Amino acid sequence: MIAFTKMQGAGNDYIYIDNRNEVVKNPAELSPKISDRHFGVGSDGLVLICSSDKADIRMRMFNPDGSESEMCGNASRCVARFAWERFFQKEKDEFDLETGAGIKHIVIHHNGKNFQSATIDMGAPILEPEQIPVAAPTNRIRIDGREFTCVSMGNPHAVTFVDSVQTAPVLTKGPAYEMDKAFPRKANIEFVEVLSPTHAKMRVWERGTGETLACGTGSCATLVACVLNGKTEREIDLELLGGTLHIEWREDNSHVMMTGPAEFVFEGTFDE
Ligand SMILES: N[C@H](CCC[C@H](N)C(=O)O)C(=O)O
Repeated sequence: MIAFTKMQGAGNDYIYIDNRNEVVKNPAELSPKISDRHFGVGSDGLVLICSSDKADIRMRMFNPDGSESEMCGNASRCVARFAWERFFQKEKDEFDLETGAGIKHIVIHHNGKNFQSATIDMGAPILEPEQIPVAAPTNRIRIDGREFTCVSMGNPHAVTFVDSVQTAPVLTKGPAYEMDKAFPRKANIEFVEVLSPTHAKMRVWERGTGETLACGTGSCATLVACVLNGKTEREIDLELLGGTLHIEWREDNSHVMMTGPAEFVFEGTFDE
């Protein structure tokens, strides 16, 4: 039996396991089983909270297809809250998180007792095609006549602008775009509707997962694509199906700052 905590950030739900004692031996095998919404607990994937020799804590994130992602924005806020409450007893509200995309600095906003939100310094976006990676001369590509701006936030994203997220072909085209030959490591696909220079809506088709209610790294990639295409200012509220994230692309150091919620849902044990 494995003890787990279910958490969600803007409706992007993962199963969190305290893996400091390496209770999970094969996460690529466990993720599809535990994430299954009928035969398992049900989630958008599995997140292991591990000890780190480079930062205060480390996280690893697995999609429901068993693949590991370099980074996950919504999970980083949930891991931040988990650590703030359970490892640091609410006494340390700034710390560093090691991820597959480097070390991220976290700030917890609270009133001394209650968690309010977390801000993660997501670092600078990667725009060089071979590093995203995208098999093209620039990070602007066309698939099927549709334009995409490709951005890596540690993991690969392709952002496309639509008139309405409601009618965007997330479910019908998302799977083919994710697997397109332009993306050697596949990609997360964001469909974005700009409402004003400081407000947009986004729906996401996630690599290895399908449509989710929110994607933190995808939200950061979305703001970068908005700015590069002259669609918004450098700070926006981004409305997702499961909530709103506040994203800022700083001018001084080019880092993207993501602020949003992180909630506990329930605890349990899973029979492997
Ligand atoms: N939902 C996550 C991203 C998961 C990305 C994963 N689907 C990938 O393969 O890169 C987020 O909040 O950033």
